[in-house]
Amino acid sequence: MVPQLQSPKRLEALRSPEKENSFPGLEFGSFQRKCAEISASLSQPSLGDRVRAEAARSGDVPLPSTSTVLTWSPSFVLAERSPLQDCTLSPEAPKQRHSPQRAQRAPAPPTPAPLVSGALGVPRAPRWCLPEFEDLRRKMQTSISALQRSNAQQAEMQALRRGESFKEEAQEAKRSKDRHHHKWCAAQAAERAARGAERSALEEAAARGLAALARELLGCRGTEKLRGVLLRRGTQSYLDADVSASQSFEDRQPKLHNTLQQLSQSTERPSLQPGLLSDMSEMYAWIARAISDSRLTVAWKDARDGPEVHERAADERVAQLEKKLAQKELAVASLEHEKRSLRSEVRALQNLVQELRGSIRVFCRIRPPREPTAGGAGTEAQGSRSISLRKPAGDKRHDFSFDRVFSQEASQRDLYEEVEPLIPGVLQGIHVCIFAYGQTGAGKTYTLAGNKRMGEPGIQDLAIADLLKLAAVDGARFDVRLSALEIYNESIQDLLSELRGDPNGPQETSERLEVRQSREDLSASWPSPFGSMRVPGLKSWPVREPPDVEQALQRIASQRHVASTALNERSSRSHCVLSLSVRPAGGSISEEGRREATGVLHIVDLAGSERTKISQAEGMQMKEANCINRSLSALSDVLYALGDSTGNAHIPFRNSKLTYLLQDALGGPGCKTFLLAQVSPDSADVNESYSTLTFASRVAANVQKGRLRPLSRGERGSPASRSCDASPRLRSQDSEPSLPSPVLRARGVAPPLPGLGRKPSSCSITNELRIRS
Ligand SMILES: Nc1ncnc2c1ncn2[C@@H]1O[C@H](COP(=O)(O)OP(=O)(O)OP(=O)(O)O)[C@@H](O)[C@H]1O
Repeated sequence: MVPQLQSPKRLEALRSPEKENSFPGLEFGSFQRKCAEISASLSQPSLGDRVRAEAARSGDVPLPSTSTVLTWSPSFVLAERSPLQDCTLSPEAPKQRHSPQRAQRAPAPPTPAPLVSGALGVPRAPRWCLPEFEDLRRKMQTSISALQRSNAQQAEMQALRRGESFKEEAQEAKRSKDRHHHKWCAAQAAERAARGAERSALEEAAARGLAALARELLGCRGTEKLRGVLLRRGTQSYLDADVSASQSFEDRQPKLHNTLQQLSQSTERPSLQPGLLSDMSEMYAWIARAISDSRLTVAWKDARDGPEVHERAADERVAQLEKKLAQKELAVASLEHEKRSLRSEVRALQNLVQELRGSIRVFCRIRPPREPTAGGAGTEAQGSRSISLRKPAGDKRHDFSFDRVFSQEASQRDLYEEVEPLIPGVLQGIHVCIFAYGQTGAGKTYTLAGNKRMGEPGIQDLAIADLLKLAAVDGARFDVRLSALEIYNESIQDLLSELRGDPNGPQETSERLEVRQSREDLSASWPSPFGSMRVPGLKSWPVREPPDVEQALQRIASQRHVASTALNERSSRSHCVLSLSVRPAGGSISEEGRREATGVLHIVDLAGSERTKISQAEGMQMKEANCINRSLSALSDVLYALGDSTGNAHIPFRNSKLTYLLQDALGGPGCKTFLLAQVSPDSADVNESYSTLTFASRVAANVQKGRLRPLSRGERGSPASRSCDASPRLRSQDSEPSLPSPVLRARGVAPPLPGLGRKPSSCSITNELRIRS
């Protein structure tokens, strides 16, 4: 029920304290007390019996037991049809009447009626009544009436209060609605303003665009109309507007096209120039017609093909390509890194192989025969490692073993394959020395220098080409220089010096040079290729490309002393030492004042040993032959002394210019020596071949395999690290074995044990090189 709204005056009257206290009988506490009095009266047994007797007399249904009556009594007093009024019971009462004991044991109290119930009616007159109750009943009726009134007033007051709060809520809701309405209105206004501004901007842009268009088209036939429209609509300012002159009509057109399209879709009312915009589409259509009629020639462009779109697409493409490029560069860098590490690993393994092979290796090569062999005498290859020599009938066969034997069919490339693995080591500072030894005419020059006329390259051509290639592959971080000298009749001459005299006539001999043993001159632009030995005045040519080398080799060939003998048409009459030095670019000197590692490749073409009787040498040639034989003999003395088992032998380096100059290269620390014994298969040369093979096999068999040891910093940069009287081998015994490379360490290759080299085992790895006793 919706409470009736009361006037504030009425509400106030209801709230007043006098009104609340104007019903003294209505106090709930006193009402309860009255009920307690009735209960007390009923609890008297005599009274209960009287009630029952009275009820029986009047013919009413007998009342329940006294205890039940007592339990029920407070409710009965207030019930609408109380037994005190008409003795009717609640629905549960008859059941209890038939089993009074059960009711006594567990009386089920009826649902109590509300103490203050709106359903309380005026009590009817009872058919029977005890006189003691009459007064009480009257009082109670008065109380109930007062209570009912009070109840009604309280209900009214509650309704009034509720109505009041409803009213406040309604007012608050109204206020809130008003607030929201204001906000909503403001938002609507702002949106309208934004749309209007957008529209104005579009109109402004369209007007400017059209004005610019008109300005460009002025002078064209029929554009007066357009201009007229613009002027009529008050857009003179647009005609005079500062429209960028750099913007061509073709650039502006797509923008204008878009603007007009947006304007046509806009639902806002035109604001800027009323009437102008309605003409815009007409004007635009007019322009389009003018163009389609070829009255105007304008290259219309679709907005999608606009320059911005192209530019954006191009930017995106560039960004994509740049990203791809960066990824590729990253991949290349990692591959480069991998390549470098693999290359260094390969080098380390190659070094290991060479170390295990020994620091001096002896090969033998048989040149093709000059004439068909007769009687089985002469030399013959027996497999790849041995050679046999048969002297004329009656003498026994001699067999010799070498690291490798090349038969007369072997090619230059076959020979080079044995040298090739050591070439990369030159870039790491290793000294490689290749000697060609043998009798005159046995093919030494042919093996080393090749045959230019036949287009046959020699070992030196192949090695130098490979070295230059490797130096370039490593990022051109190496400087390469070439020097060449000859030792002719125990005097040293520079083979790269300027030719003197008439080029077509007899040449003057170049200046004679001397060998010096001294401290390394760190101020010199290029270190000596001979280590502690230096040849002041010796020229060195920088070489980068094969043509540079070709030019240098031509000069060397033209300067070298050759003569025709009975055994060789072009017999070399001198020892030729060609040296190729390689060092890191810039030639830096380390912090310790030492020069960075310089690798050297020496190619030594020795003059051929000859028996003057057979070569029929006379005069100058006789003198040359004697000098050649003496220096070769000095070379064998040095090699034998180096292999002395006691290690105390005097090494006669000073006995010839050749050994004195090459003492660092002759199996010194960090050196790798190849001795190439050239022999002839001819029976006529059998004695010379025998002596060559004997010498070479003595070196090969008696010289213990040594380990390749890179020069330490001290040895590399130190001045005259050994005297000519001290054995470099003895010195290296005391030195610490070099640490293996990280790759070898990773592969579990242990460094050689100190002193291991002193064991006479041929397979031991050692720093020593000595002749077995
Ligand atoms: N393996 C070979 N194949 C073809 N021809 C060869 C071979 N070896 C040498 N010859 C030829 O033999 C001749 C002599 O060779 P070469 O000049 O190289 O001998 P050499 O040992 O240098 O002599 P010398 O000590 O007198 O200078 C040359 O004509 C050369 O072409």
